[in-house]
Amino acid sequence: MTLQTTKTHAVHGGTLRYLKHDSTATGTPMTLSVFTPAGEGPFPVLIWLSGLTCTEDNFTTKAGAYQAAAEHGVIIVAPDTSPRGDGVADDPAYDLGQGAGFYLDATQAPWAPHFRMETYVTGELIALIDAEFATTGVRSISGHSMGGHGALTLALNHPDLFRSVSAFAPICSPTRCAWGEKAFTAYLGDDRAAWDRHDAAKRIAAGAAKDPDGGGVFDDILIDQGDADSFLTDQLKPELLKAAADAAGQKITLRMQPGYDHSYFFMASFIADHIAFHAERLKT
Ligand SMILES: N[C@@H](CCC(=O)N[C@@H](CS)C(=O)NCC(=O)O)C(=O)O
Repeated sequence: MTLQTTKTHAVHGGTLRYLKHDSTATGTPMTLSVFTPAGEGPFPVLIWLSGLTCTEDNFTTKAGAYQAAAEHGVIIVAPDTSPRGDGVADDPAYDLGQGAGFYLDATQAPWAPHFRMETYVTGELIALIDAEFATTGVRSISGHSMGGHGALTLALNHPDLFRSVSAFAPICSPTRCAWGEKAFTAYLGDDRAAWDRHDAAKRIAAGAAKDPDGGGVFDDILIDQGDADSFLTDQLKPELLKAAADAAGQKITLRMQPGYDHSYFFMASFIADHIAFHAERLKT
């Protein structure tokens, strides 16, 4: 599981590395980028999960995240969105298969052998980053669209691993939109009972955001959503997440951003707010 550096760039006084390694979770090579601020550290970590069709490169080159990460002293880790390769199952559509891992462990053929992104991110990736970089051992998670769904569901299902969670234009209830229904049918099968664990709105409705003492596991969840996003009404449905959170007593700051679409121009406009949100919680 040793990391191999394929490219290195200086950026905002820190270092950006593109890396690859042989993953035991997916049984394939996996690629990622890691930004480390200037200095010895140790630094807390923000994991970023990207959306449909993305590799680690989209966020790395388009989000403009590293000035704020350097200022706050935060490592940013951006993994690829799925296993890839000739021996890995795929589908010609952009919303299934390679580039569309949905951050879950598939149980169905032909996906189950390699599509194990929940185990990859929550187990192997975190262990690898803590072993190979000067981290404080605390981390937060954020992401966009399918990656926003990933950030929310991984945080809700593994609250001990993450200090805080935020998302841009997340797929808030994949069991109730076409992207999610298609992917979950393929990866998890027809039994919808197995789907709910991977639906952020349903997890919050079921009490996943509450700790055993009745308080919130997360003091707040920051969501930015552009109101000119072409996927807003049919796929993203933030109103379902907000309604579930309000009913469950989980604070969510849902910011509807006027005029913004689904692109990385939207992320670039608000990523500094998200890094500040996480940095405040990562340093306490
Ligand atoms: N290709 C799809 C949309 C895919 C898409 O918008 N992907 C988003 C995440 S859901 C993205 O980040 N794309 C890569 C990029 O903008 O760099 C379509 O045309 O409907």
